[in-house]
Amino acid sequence: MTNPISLPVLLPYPFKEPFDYEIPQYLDVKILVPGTLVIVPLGNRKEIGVIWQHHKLPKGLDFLTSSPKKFTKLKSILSILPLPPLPFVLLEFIDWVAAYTLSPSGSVLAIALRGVQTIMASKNHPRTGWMLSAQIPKITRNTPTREKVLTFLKDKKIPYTTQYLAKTLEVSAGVIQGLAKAGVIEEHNLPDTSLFLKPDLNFNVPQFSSEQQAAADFLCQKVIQQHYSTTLLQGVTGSGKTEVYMQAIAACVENNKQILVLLPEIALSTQWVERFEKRFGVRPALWHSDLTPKQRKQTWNAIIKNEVSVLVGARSALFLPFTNLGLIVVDEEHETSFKQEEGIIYHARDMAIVRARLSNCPAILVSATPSLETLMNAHHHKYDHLVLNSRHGGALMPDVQIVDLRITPPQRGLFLSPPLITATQQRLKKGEQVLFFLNRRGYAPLTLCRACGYRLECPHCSAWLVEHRNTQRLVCHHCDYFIPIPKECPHCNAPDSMVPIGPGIERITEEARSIFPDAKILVMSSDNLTSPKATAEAIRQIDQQEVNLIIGTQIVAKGWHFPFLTLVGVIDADLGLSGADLRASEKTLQLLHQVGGRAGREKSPGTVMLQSYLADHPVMSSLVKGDFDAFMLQEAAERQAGFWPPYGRLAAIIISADTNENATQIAFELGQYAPKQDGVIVLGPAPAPLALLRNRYRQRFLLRTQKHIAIQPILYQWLSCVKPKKTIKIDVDIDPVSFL
Ligand SMILES: Nc1ncnc2c1ncn2[C@@H]1O[C@H](COP(=O)(O)OP(=O)(O)OP(=O)(O)O)[C@@H](O)[C@H]1O
Ligand SMILES: [Zn+2]
Repeated sequence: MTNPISLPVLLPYPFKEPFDYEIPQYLDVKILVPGTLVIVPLGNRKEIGVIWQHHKLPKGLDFLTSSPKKFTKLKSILSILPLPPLPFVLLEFIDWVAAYTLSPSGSVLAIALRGVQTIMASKNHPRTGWMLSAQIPKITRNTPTREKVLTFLKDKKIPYTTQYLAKTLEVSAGVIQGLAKAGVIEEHNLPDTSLFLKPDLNFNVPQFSSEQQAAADFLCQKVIQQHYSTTLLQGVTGSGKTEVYMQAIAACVENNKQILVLLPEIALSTQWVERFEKRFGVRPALWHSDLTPKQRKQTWNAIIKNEVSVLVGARSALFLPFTNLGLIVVDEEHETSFKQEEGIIYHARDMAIVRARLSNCPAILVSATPSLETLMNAHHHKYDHLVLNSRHGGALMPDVQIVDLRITPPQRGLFLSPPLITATQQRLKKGEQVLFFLNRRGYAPLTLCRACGYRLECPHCSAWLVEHRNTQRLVCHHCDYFIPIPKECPHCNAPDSMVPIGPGIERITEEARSIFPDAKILVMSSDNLTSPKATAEAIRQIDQQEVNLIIGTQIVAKGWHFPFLTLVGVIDADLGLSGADLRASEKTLQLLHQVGGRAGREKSPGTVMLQSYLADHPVMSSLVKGDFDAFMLQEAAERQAGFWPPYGRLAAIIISADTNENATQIAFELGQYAPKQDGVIVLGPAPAPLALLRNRYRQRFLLRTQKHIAIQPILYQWLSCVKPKKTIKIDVDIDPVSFL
């Protein structure tokens, strides 16, 4: 067989297919295996690319038949990057994600190369040091300073840098250069000192309850078998799910395999890293958008060289070049923030399972309130299902009560009901902590004119402006447009007529300050916790009881463990139940269950008070009874009838354009070509609920198919019927979570 003269190279830009590049004579074709990182010319730039090889994708995703683009005049590969090739499963995964999300493979590759690009940006020479030469030539001129260096290096087994020698021996760099020139000492690469230490598996092993032990054993068995499987680890809040899956991590480290743990938000990583350190004595590697370029580079490098055993990260960590993956854990799997909504629109939880399958390793999905999709997969035995029914150390589940606001409303214009105020006072008096939860930032979600009814709206989005009293602004939460709070109505000029309607957490904080003047209040929202460091500081204040009344948005609902917190007051439990979202009930139940789960996790029992005008709503009764699964089964039955997920497939098409005419025009055109076949339903086009977003006019379609029908080929066919102008964007959202 003759060697090929060219190879396909995929570039990290929105290209669907690789380009063909010539192999120059000076490169050995044998080392140019698929995955090799190369430098190639593109136009008059030099770019990093990857020697590509397409994989056969499963039925339904194999609709793209691709052949590498040929340049009329073949350009040549310039050089090879001095890094191991990307592992084969990563290439396969990239093609898979591209086909599933109908995105160009090149754009998906770009996510995977985020660590390499920084490697390129910073010139990285291996660090070197000096050792005595194997054969020391006789030197003509010896000096006391030269002697000092030689004596020091005698018998040394590792190299020492010029800087180190100069400083400790108080000699000039010139002395060392002179010795090197004379051949007495030799330059050697410094050994790689990995930043990532191996976990100490026996550092601090917890005593498991029998329920925990059984779950841990099951997971360890899965890890040892090293086949693909997915296990749902479901357990009430505070049941020790994290401790249990850490045991599976330990088994995997023992097997010398790599472990990826996905968290829904980087804010959670601080507490997670601490727990990991407590259990294993070292810190895991981290991957999220707040890493410095240097950290990013070091981590990426260490992953591909198999020097990292445990990495915890956000969504994009799925695309890291693990060469030896043995376990993927998705913690808080129900969280909608696992869905990436911009760029490549993908669900990290679902793609984690794909990655596990391709790597032939187990996956663990962890939650107290699993998503309906996951729960149904467990019920139908597609996933293994482990359940932890009791809290660790005999702690009780919190007592959940409804405060019916029709019966005990707050005072006019205020938001805290008398029962919640009384309960709060009692807890604070006992030295315990209280949490008020309201999932709304700012002071008030709407400002209107008392005189003419005019409402202040964002000029660039279909959204009201939200008052932020701390910064004296009215802000759009979609595009960050803001104006100072006006003194008079911009519409009718009535003076002092603008009134805030409804509460945000700033308003609740103001009310709490006046009702509980002695409380030490901490506010937790993305407005004041702007970095993982700020979050860590807030958590410290709670842990050390420097505060006793915490007021927060959804950021406080996550997997925190606050030992002294005994009362959770949900200011508006009905928020989230309105709206046309398919999952409105499911999401509300999960959120309130999670936030309630922060109460009473140690010795003192906890109480959750839900302020609601909908006391009879099934979500409220499920929370009171604590029968999450029963509610979800009921919800499943309702979805089954209409072929809604998980009983059918769903995809959204989102059109956005510079003008309303352009948006409606292309929507109309697409509507003409809408697929017509049995088991496929197209809803729309219709203006999106957010019909205007950042000055873009938006229209939506929703495509629903029965489960056995692959949705991607239909979409691919359909979308190729139109050729939109440059100013029009068409996004595809497979398995949409947001319907805005
Ligand atoms: N066997 C054990 N030995 C010692 N401590 C334990 C054990 N199991 C759980 N814990 C402790 O109990 C607390 C709750 O456990 P953990 O956070 O793992 O629960 P969880 O199920 O992950 O909770 P959530 O779903 O609310 O996040 C933690 O402080 C944990 O360290
Ligand atoms: Zn806006």
